[in-house]
Amino acid sequence: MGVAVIKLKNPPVNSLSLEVLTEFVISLEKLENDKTFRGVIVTSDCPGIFSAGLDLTEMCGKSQAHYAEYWRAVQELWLRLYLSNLVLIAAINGVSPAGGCLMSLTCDYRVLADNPKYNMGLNETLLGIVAPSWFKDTLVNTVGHRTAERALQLGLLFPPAEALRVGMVDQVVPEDQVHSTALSVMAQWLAVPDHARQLTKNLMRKPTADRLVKQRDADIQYFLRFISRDSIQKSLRVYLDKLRQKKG
Ligand SMILES: CCCCCCCCC/C=C/C(=O)SCCNC(=O)CCNC(=O)[C@H](O)C(C)(C)COP(=O)(O)OP(=O)(O)OC[C@H]1O[C@@H](n2cnc3c(N)ncnc32)[C@H](O)[C@@H]1OP(=O)(O)O
Repeated sequence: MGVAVIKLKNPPVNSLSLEVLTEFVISLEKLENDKTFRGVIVTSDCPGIFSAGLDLTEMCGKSQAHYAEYWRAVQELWLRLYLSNLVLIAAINGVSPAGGCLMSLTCDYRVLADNPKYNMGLNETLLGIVAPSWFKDTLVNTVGHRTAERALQLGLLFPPAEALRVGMVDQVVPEDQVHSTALSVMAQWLAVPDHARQLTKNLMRKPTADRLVKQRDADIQYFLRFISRDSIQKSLRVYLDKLRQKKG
């Protein structure tokens, strides 16, 4: 039925490096242009991890030019996913903090594996950073203002039952049924004529996307100022060190 599967594979944690972002955009563009495909299932090839989110090493100790390039790539992937003409279904087979959660929120439907370790949410504040306005908008559009307000300020990561309760995901199923469920949901979405569904999706999402499109450069400048601050760089270094020491 013209369904592709994009399996993220950037071990160990599927962080969204500049390379991953760029390749993801290229793959999506190819699928958008290939009329044999009408839907995509987005999932992970890393056991237990959907995606650890943005690659913290891309935002730490690098040049201004690098930060700008990285942020433009983050914007680009979000815009492509959020406004995709394809039906996108996230088959979330692992933990998905921050950018990992955001990626799933850009999809049309989310199926999450029922494993208490598979937390998801926008936990930026716990890293001492701030989810940008378009991350916030994506969450608000999914779970509503009050839930988003609380989740964003507290940096909440929701286990599956909670994620389902607040509407962050649409279905929680046993781990071995995530893919088959995503496929049967896809059939339901593909039963709708493409042009009507696509125009409706656009109607729902374009105003949110336009807010970023109209101020992409300003958003990059804002990111540059924010990420270059000594205090922010320090927070990120401390957080990365904590992740690294956890193992030792
Ligand atoms: C415009 C307005 C202002 C804008 C202001 C700026 C806005 C930015 C918005 C940010 C969005 C984000 O997505 S920020 C990213 C948020 N992500 C997170 O908080 C997730 C952090 N990671 C984890 O919690 C865990 O790693 C988890 C994913 C659960 C997997 O746990 P595991 O025990 O399996 O693995 P770990 O041992 O922790 O990690 C394995 C290795 O991967 C590394 N690693 C883990 N997550 C990583 C990551 N996101 N980026 C890079 N590297 C990462 C660890 O350091 C380890 O490195 P080695 O020890 O060297 O092997």
